[in-house]
Parts: sequence; C-alpha cells; structure tokens
Amino acid sequence: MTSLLKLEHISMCFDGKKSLLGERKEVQALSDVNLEIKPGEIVALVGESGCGKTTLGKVITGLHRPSKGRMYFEGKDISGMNASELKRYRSSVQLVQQDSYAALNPARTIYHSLSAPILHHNKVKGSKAAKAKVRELLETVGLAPADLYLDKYPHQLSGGQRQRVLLARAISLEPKIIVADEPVSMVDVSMRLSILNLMAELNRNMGIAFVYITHDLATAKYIAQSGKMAVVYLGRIVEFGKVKELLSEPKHPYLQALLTAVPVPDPVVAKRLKVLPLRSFEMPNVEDPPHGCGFHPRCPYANVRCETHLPALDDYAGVSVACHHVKDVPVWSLNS
Ligand SMILES: Nc1ncnc2c1ncn2[C@@H]1O[C@H](COP(=O)(O)OP(=O)(O)OP(=O)(O)O)[C@@H](O)[C@H]1O
Repeated sequence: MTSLLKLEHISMCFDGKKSLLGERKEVQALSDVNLEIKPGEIVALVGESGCGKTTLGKVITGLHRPSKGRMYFEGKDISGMNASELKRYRSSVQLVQQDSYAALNPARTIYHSLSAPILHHNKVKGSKAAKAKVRELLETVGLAPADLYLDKYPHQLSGGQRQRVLLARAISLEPKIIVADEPVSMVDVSMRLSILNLMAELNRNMGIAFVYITHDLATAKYIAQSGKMAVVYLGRIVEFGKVKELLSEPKHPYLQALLTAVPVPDPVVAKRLKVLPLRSFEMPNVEDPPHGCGFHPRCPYANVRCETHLPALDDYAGVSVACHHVKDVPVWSLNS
C-alpha cells in the first residue's frame, strides 16, 4: 500500500531561552525522524513530556516547517506543492488539540465554529446547507439531538463535549489524517473511553488515519491496538513497530522502563514484574543533550559505545529499534 504521509530525515530546531550570560542555545526538538503513515492506519506517538511529540504533530499538520528533511503527502513532496495542492494537503491533515477550550473561539457558538470552515472550503453553499451539514457532523460525533448544541458557546459544554466538537470540526473537511494530540488528557476520566471509541469509529467507518499523541501507554494500546507505535525519546524514534509486538515484548530499555512504570492492578502480576533499575530518573537537558545514545545516562545496560555512538534505528525481530544492545538486553514481557 502506498503511503499517505511519509517523513524522511525530519529535524526541527528551535531557539532556546537566553541564559543569564545572554547566550542562546538551540533546542533540537526532533532529529532525523523517519515515519510512514498508510491510509486508514493508526499510529501512536508515545514518550515523556518534552520529547518532541507535539512538535512532530505540528510538522505533520504543516504548522511547523521542519528545519531539515522532506515530507511527502500522497507521494508528493510538500515543499514543491503549488497553492491548490497545499490547500488540499492542509485540509486533508487535521489537528485535534489537547485543550479544547483554547481551540474553540469562546465568543462563537458551536454552529458558527463548525460552519465557518465548511463554508470557507466550499464544502457546502449557503446557510441552509451549512446548518444541515453542521447538524449531521454533530450527530456523527455523538452530540445528538444536534439542535441542543448549535447555539451553545464552548463554556456551556463539558470537556468531553468540546472534544467531540473539535472532532466534528476536524472531520468536516473530509480529512485523510487526524493528528490527535493528547485528546483525552484534559477530559474527565469517565469520558475518556467514549472519546477514544469515537476516534476508533471515525477510523473504522470513514477510513481516517490517526496519529495519536500521548504519554499514556494504556490509551495508546487501546486506540491503536491493531496499529503501530513510535516511541519517541529526546526527539528521536527509538522503537517502532506494531503496538501488540512493542507492548508484549518491548526491546528498547526506554520502552521497558516506561512499561514497568505503568501500575498493574493485579498485585500477583505486579510482584512478578521486574522493574528496570534506571541509573537516573531525570530527562537530560534538551539544550545540552548527551552524546551517543540519548538514553545512555539512564540506561542500566549502557557502556562506552553508547556514550560515544548514536545507535541507528535498525530492524530487529520484526520491529525497528535504536539500541546497541538490542541482542543482549534481556527479553522483558508482561507474561514473564
Ligand atoms: N516554539 C518553540 N520554541 C522553542 N522551543 C520549543 C518550541 N516548541 C517546543 N519547544 C521545545 O521542544 C521540545 C519538545 O517539545 P514538544 O512540545 O514537542 O514535546 P512534547 O513531547 O509534546 O511534550 P508535552 O507532552 O509536554 O507537550 C521541548 O524542549 C520544548 O521546550
């Protein structure tokens, strides 16, 4: 299957904060990221805060122009697109953000927020057709009867309802990919599952591919159960493959550490699990990242080679892993 979106050697550098001495260091938010998203696929991007997930999401949606690398949408290099191709790419790749309150204009009704993009992109003509379309969109995302919501303002809805409105706005432009950046982290816990189920439904029924950004492995496992996962550490993908394989037998010590940090409800299973003895719990400073493998200051398996040589993301046992010790790291399994 041809790729819908392909990222080749993407790097993103920001200017860091000024130090007391007036120096400004660079923040390498993404380094040499390669990623392919196929039509209808769900890819979860997981990693700790500050590892570059949001930056990657913004690069994918065209909100950030990468400092290096190329990105292809349906085989075409985005940097060489003409205005109409760029317009099509932008409406085909939609972003749903974490903070639904900030993402909606507080002074606009739900009808206004949803009708503006479809009218602007000529998806419908005239206010009668726009109203019918907005009703249909609201019902698709489970806000029914739609008439109850049309004249409401964002503050009159719950976090879960606002997140549904954002999903309605995203699908209104008939996208091929939705980048959902921590879409449930600000939603009440009791509502999270229903939002994840809604995204799974949109994926199944409309064939929309999802890039699901999260620091929460449990929700990544739930939404992308038959999809793929990219584990991001200090701006690099350190493990990539099918979710089932990554979570049942993680290869990279970082993913092993993330999994051992997830509380297991069954105390018998929890007792059996070996906790990876990390050398440090601190994330390295992004303005002064370690040489060699970025994980080596925390990794219990690190040796001199890890301190000096950056490991490549190579195929190993059906997944891609960036670790010099992939063959020697003990197999870690939830069933072990
Ligand atoms: N516009 C910017 N200017 C300067 N630095 C930035 C900018 N955006 C992001 N960064 C830095 O890039 C790094 C990656 O940030 P990013 O928001 O992508 O991480 P993240 O994994 O999404 O974290 P979180 O889960 O906390 O949102 C961080 O060190 C951040 O401070």
